Amino acid sequence: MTTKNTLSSAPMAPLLDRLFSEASTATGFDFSQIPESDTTRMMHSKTEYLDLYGLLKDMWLPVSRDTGKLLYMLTRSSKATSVVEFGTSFGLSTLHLAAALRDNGGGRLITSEFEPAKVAKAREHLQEGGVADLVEVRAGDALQTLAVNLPETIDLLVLDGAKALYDDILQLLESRFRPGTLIVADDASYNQVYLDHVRSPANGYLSVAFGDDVEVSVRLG
Ligand SMILES: C[S@@+](CC[C@H](N)C(=O)[O-])C[C@H]1O[C@@H](n2cnc3c(N)ncnc32)[C@H](O)[C@@H]1O
Repeated sequence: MTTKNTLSSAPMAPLLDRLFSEASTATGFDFSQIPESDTTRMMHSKTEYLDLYGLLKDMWLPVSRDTGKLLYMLTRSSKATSVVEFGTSFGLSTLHLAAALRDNGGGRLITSEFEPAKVAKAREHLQEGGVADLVEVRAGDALQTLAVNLPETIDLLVLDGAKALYDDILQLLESRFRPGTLIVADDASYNQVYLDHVRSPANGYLSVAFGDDVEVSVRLG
């Protein structure tokens, strides 16, 4: 039997090794230059996220290697063909999702990023990974770019952009969820409103935290 595993084969596997290594040595804004209270405030603010991510524009901020594998596994096991992502950066999570779509037999991934240099790099990496045909990288603020031209149904949503907007992005997309839609939110602990929403069965979700950085939720009905 031939097993399709785009993630573990060339060109994807060596590309991911190289990119995770580059990400770990990338330098960017030194947060010790500003008081910790400013960083905390910006992480929780619904208006200062442009300033925060402007400071972080050279940082890759990728999901962990394990979270990347989890994204691949969830996309495969749910046989997702319609995936949306908030927060592309240099495209590391996107590459995992697209690899899974390829192995699912195809599909469509819409991902969103407002830093133009990151959009260009992510597109380059998707090309290099041989999955660019499956991915639409939408340039601009996700509050606008994910408000239009979306598929009827979303099988899987990844939240990894400005933490303070997780509840807004969820609200924007919620009507397109079906029973079984998965939502994976990285570092969701910065947004208690989001966590309260997905952890309340009355809102139609079952949700659980994995490790200290990932919240996985499923739409029940
Ligand atoms: C944590 S990084 C994403 C990392 C990426 N998922 C990966 O694994 O490589 C968050 C990214 O979201 C982008 N971002 C934050 N808020 C955004 C918004 N409102 N619209 C579009 N992009 C946003 C930032 O510029 C940043 O590159």
